[in-house]
Amino acid sequence: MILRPQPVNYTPARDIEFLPDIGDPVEAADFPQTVLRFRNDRWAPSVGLGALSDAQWIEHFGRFIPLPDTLPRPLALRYHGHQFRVYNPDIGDGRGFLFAQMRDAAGRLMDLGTKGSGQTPYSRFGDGRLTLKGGVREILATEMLEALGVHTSKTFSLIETGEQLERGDEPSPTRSAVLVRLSHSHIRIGSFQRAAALGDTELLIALRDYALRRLYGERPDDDPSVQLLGRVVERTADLAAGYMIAGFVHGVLNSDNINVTGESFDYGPWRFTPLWAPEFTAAYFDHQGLYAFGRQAEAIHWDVAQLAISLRSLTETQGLVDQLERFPDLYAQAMIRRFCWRLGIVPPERELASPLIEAAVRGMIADDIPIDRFFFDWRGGALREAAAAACYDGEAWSDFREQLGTCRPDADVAHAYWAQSDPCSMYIGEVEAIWSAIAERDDWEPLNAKVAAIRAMGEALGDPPAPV
Ligand SMILES: Nc1ncnc2c1ncn2[C@@H]1O[C@H](COP(=O)(O)OP(=O)(O)OP(=O)(O)O)[C@@H](O)[C@H]1O
Repeated sequence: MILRPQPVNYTPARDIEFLPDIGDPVEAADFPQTVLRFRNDRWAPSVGLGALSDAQWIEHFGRFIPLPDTLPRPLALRYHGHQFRVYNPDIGDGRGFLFAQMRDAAGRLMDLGTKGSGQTPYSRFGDGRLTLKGGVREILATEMLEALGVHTSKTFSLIETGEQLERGDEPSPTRSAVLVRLSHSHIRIGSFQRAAALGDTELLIALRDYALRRLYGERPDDDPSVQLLGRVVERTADLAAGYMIAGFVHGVLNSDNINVTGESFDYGPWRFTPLWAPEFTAAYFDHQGLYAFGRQAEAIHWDVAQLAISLRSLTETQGLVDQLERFPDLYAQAMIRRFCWRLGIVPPERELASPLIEAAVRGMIADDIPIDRFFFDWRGGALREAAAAACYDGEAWSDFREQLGTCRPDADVAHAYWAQSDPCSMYIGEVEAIWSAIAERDDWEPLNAKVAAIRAMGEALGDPPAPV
């Protein structure tokens, strides 16, 4: 897993063509305008695209002129999926497509996929477009999650496209944009569900082997379906823990939004919860709280079970069940690893780590301490600001202090970020303020300043722990 961008020469690929029946060739919309709003110069060199001029960038990521030697035409990918636990066979890339594939420094296959690039055979009643606000929100979510050590797709490009869109959840008409994301594959659990629902064994096997060989870089063993499920269980358990320790609520953990590489993507109604509130829900339409903060591991595990069900025709059920049953324990391990990483301590033995986390959570809940504040104040395993001590004098905190006393620090707190008075956070009020500056004054400075502040926090935190 690559956690920091490393420059490479441009190495195009088109491995997706090995998958039969995976997508439909489509055309991008012809937009009335293309104004470059964001280019990810941190990640562009990692796929050999850092040297593009802005004009070339717009040709490729606003006009979709193919990149040399990669896919000759965009492909709208086919998939099904459970949405809020209801099976939907009518989805697929309805406002996006796979645009290009290339290799990164580790030789991994990387995809450039779009959002808001026009209608496709899967648009149903949709206009195939993305709002500019939706694009700005996706920049903020991906930058923040990356800095907090979550394995996420990167927002590669955002180009404003000059159309007026009507949306029920934004004051309309609202501005339009096309986004390009850099991601380690776009194969979703829903891609497997579609193959299984169609009874297409050839496609199912091709998908499984593509995922193992080209995404995980592994040779299929004597039970490749179990092998793949095991990898997905490992990566998604880490993903679920990553969301919790970041205080992130994805909002729409449908099975078509779970990448088989375990890389987080699709940032719609997401929010960061200020407090450790298990019932905190991001999507206004999630009336039952199915994807609430504290239910995300359960939701992702359920989605992975749908992958197991999709693979059932290829192997014995018991091997798949055995892999699924590993999820809770892997999740618990990942919670420890990630909690200690963000706190800046060496993970202690599990018997010590679990009560430490429980005490911290009890304390945060009892005293309404924001998650970001807690990690910021205790970075390195000791309270860094004497002034903050009063916030941490409840009963849970005495347990926490006692357990923490046995832990070893593992953090460099020399970075200027740690001298700030407040942590970098991403709560809804600030997200709306950043958008208002753009909507009301076309002022992009608050967005750019926030991205810089987030990246500084990422630098200060350093590399996150790798999954198992
Ligand atoms: N404006 C739209 N026009 C056409 N299809 C849409 C539109 N908005 C959503 N869809 C489709 O509805 C389904 C669910 O949407 P969802 O918001 O989960 O995906 P998305 O954000 O469009 O894409 P991705 O999952 O790649 O991030 C997908 O098939 C998506 O393509």
